[in-house]
This record gives sequence, structure tokens and C-alpha cells, in this order.
Amino acid sequence: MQRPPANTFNLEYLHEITNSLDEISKQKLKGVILTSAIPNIFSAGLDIKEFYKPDLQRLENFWSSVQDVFIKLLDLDFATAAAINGHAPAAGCVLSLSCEYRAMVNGNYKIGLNEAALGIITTPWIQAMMYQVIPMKHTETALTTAKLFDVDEALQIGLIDEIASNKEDAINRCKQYIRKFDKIPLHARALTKQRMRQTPIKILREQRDEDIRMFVDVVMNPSVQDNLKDYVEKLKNKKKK
Ligand SMILES: CCCCCCCC/C=C\C=C\CC(=O)SCCNC(=O)CCNC(=O)[C@H](O)C(C)(C)COP(=O)(O)OP(=O)(O)OC[C@H]1O[C@@H](n2cnc3c(N)ncnc32)[C@H](O)[C@@H]1OP(=O)(O)O
Repeated sequence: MQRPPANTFNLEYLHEITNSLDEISKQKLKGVILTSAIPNIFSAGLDIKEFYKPDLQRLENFWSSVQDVFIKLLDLDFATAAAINGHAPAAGCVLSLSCEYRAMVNGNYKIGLNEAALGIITTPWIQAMMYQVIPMKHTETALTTAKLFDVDEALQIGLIDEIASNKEDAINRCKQYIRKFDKIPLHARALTKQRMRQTPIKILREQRDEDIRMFVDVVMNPSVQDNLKDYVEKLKNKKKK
């Protein structure tokens, strides 16, 4: 990913990712490794500008595109791994959770789902994604407290699989993970993976329109917009301190 300054996902970038996923899913690949070309930031999540004072039509398209990327990524036949070379809050974390394996570079980085801090809520399919990886009890506490884990905590709780010394090491560990499937028939691997992951996909597929309506309702709530205003200000003012 290379969308400076923070690899945030806006509508156009989501379309680019959808096209790339469509393209690679036609190829006979062994696996895909997601990483960032931006030092210290894997992804800062969804672009907050998309839901602060949004245009309604664009907001609906935006969330529908988020849903598309999530389904496509989760459904890929081949192995997916994330070399997390920096912060991975919110959708940055979800992106890594959509992969089968995560190696995170050691450093002063945070990963987790902090949506509640912005006044927005994690949808049931995102919650399901999280508790497929870490236990339900930890998920509930993490989501309700908007907890961002440091690298050691993330390993301890199982949110990441391994700690890497740098980006290259993280990528190598991802490659090693992908090589594990060299002798496994592709269709058996793919079907097993898809069945293991059917809960979040099923929840989302059954409720796509309702999910968009709920997201729009939450985002357009005046108190959520106030919260987002403060959050955006805080982000801007960080540099001035
Ligand atoms: C493709 C996705 C598929 C997967 C499906 C996803 C499903 C959806 C799931 C979840 C939904 C989640 C909702 C969200 O994602 S809301 C976004 C939440 N993100 C955050 O709260 C992170 C906010 N950012 C930070 O905390 C920091 O920027 C950090 C990542 C820790 C990096 O810190 P630092 O290195 O100090 O860099 P800066 O803070 O100075 O940031 C650099 C510039 O980037 C701008 N920025 C950062 N984050 C965002 C953002 N999310 N949206 C818009 N802009 C952002 C920041 O303002 C700086 O800009 P500038 O240089 O102009 O000042």
C-alpha cells in the first residue's frame, strides 16, 4: 500500500484495491503479502474525511466499497499474509485480520479496533472477524474500550502471530507461512479456508443494505459528527505540540 501520508482508505483507493484484488484473483498465485511502503504506518484505517461532514450518496458508496473489499479479500483462494510494518488501527487492523497470518515489526506501534473512540461502532461482521482471531471475552473488552495494543500485547493476545525485527524479516516470515501450503491441493485449502471464514462473510452478505443504512445513520448522528470534529482536530493539532 502506498497512499501517503497514512495509507488511509478513501473511496477512490478502495476502488483501486477492488480492481487489484479482481486482477490477482484471476492469476494462479501461491499467496499475497500485504504491507506498506510508508515507514511506520501499515494503515491508519478508513479516511476520516469520508465520514466527517459527508455527502450522503458518496458515504453510501464508500461503505459499500468497504464491504466489497472485505468480502473479496476474505474470499481469496490463495494464502494471504500481512507484514505489518507500523501502526494498524481500525480498518488497518481489520485489513490484517482478513489475512490468514500476521507478522508485525517490533517498534512503538499500535494495532486494534478503536472505532468506539471516534463514536462509531464496529459492525457485527467486523466483530465476528475479530473473535475468530482472539477470544470473544478479549474482543468485547477491546472493542468497548477502543483498545489499541502494543506489539508485545498483540502477540500475547494472539492478534498477531509473530514479531519481526524489521519489514524484510516480516515479509520473509509471511513467505515462510505461504510456503507451508506448497504440497496442499489448492481447492482443498481454499474450501477449508472459506468454510472457516464463512461466519463474517455470511453475516455481511445477509445484511449488506441494512449494514449500509446503519453505518450512514450512525455517522450522520450529530453527536457522532461532533465527536469526529474533535478527533480530526486532535489529529491536526498533534504536529503543533
Ligand atoms: C480496505 C479496508 C478493508 C477492510 C475492511 C474494513 C472494514 C471497516 C472496518 C473498520 C472500520 C474502521 C473505521 C476506521 O478505520 S476510522 C479511522 C480510525 N483511524 C484512527 O483512529 C487512526 C488515526 N491516526 C493515528 O492515530 C495516527 O495518524 C497514527 C496512525 C498512529 C500515525 O501517527 P503519526 O505517524 O504520528 O502520523 P500523523 O498522526 O501525523 O498522521 C499523518 C497524516 O495522516 C493523517 N491521518 C492519519 N490518520 C488518518 C485517518 N484515519 N483519516 C484521515 N487522515 C488521517 C493525519 O491527519 C496526518 O495528516 P497531515 O500530515 O495532513 O497532518
